[in-house]
Amino acid sequence: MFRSMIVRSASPVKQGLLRRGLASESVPDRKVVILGAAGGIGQPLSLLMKLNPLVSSLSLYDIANTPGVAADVGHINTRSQVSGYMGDDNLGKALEGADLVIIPAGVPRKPGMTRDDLFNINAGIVKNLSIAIAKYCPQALVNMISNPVNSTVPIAAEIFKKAGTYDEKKLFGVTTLDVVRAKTFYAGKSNLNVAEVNVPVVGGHAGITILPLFSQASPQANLSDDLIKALTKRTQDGGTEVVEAKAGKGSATLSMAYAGALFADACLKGLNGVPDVVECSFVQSTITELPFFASKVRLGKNGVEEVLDLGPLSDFEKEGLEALKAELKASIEKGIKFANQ
Ligand SMILES: NC(=O)C1=CN([C@@H]2O[C@H](COP(=O)(O)OP(=O)(O)OC[C@H]3O[C@@H](n4cnc5c(N)ncnc54)[C@H](O)[C@@H]3O)[C@@H](O)[C@H]2O)C=CC1
Ligand SMILES: O=C([O-])CC(=O)C(=O)O
Repeated sequence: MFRSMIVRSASPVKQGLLRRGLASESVPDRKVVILGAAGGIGQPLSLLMKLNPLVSSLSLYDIANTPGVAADVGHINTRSQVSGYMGDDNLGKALEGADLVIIPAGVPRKPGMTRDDLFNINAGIVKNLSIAIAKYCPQALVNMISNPVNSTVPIAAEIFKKAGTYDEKKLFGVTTLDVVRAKTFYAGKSNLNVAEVNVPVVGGHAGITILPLFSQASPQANLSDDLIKALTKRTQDGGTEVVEAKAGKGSATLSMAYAGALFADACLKGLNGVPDVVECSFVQSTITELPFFASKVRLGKNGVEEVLDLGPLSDFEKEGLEALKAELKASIEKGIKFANQ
């Protein structure tokens, strides 16, 4: 009775979806777009987003191979309707009506490269995709995965400013993989259940700009200073560890897809009004003198609801914070300069 009343009050399209169990009256419809959906991250991320019941429409875009990925993922019997788009001419259709756009489009590192070595190719890709986002879905939250994140986020911000669509609450650099790694490595050394471990990671997303705050880890395992130093270094070099293990076949894809799906889910929960959703992310910030900084962020109906303070740091973390600022500042400025030239 209750369900049939709900079905009659919905739009005709939604009525059909409700009858087929593909929509829910209590969970809002949300369109998620993945740009770079056929890549090493894009494919497992598409799978994970297809499994997320908060997504009603999953739009997959790439410059190549999207039809196969969309057909494959589209056969999974979960809520979202899947569409695949390929090539520049279809980018607008892919983006229209988006609530959340996730960007893993771009080239990955090979051994011996830094993330900044990707700048020359990925800056242009991110710039063009940002121009399209400003045009077709200026209200959407944007989750930037493409490296170097320390520069690609400022590039997107500048492009949105030029288009008059910039809302600092809606642009996020995805640093969740640093948090995922810090939790895994910390739990591994402390005999804790990894599912219960929390470790904030602040700063940026490259080398020493990645600063895990093990002094704020919960539960506290009271590890030695030497072990904390080693865990910090391993977290900072986590991406390089995977690049070297893959020996020329790219960088982290599976763990990144997992991390990207976690962060996207947190953004969707925030949009849907779930209270107290807090994740670390690289966002416009005033908690240091740098214009962008990764820290804990409270997510809400408009994106960033609050950028949380760093909290108390150990002396080792204070040193790490001072040491990262010059590199992070230079990467931010490089992105801003590129977008405005
Ligand atoms: N934020 C983070 O923590 C992490 C970031 N990354 C970064 O993510 C990016 C992607 O990595 P992978 O998926 O391994 O690379 P990949 O090369 O396997 O896939 C990239 C995909 O992007 C597509 N693409 C290229 N130009 C495009 C455009 N203009 N529009 C749409 N799609 C386009 C390609 O066709 C390809 O399918 C890299 O920049 C990598 O460094 C990787 C791991 C972690
Ligand atoms: O290391 C890379 O190039 C990819 C990346 O950002 C990560 O795995 O954290």
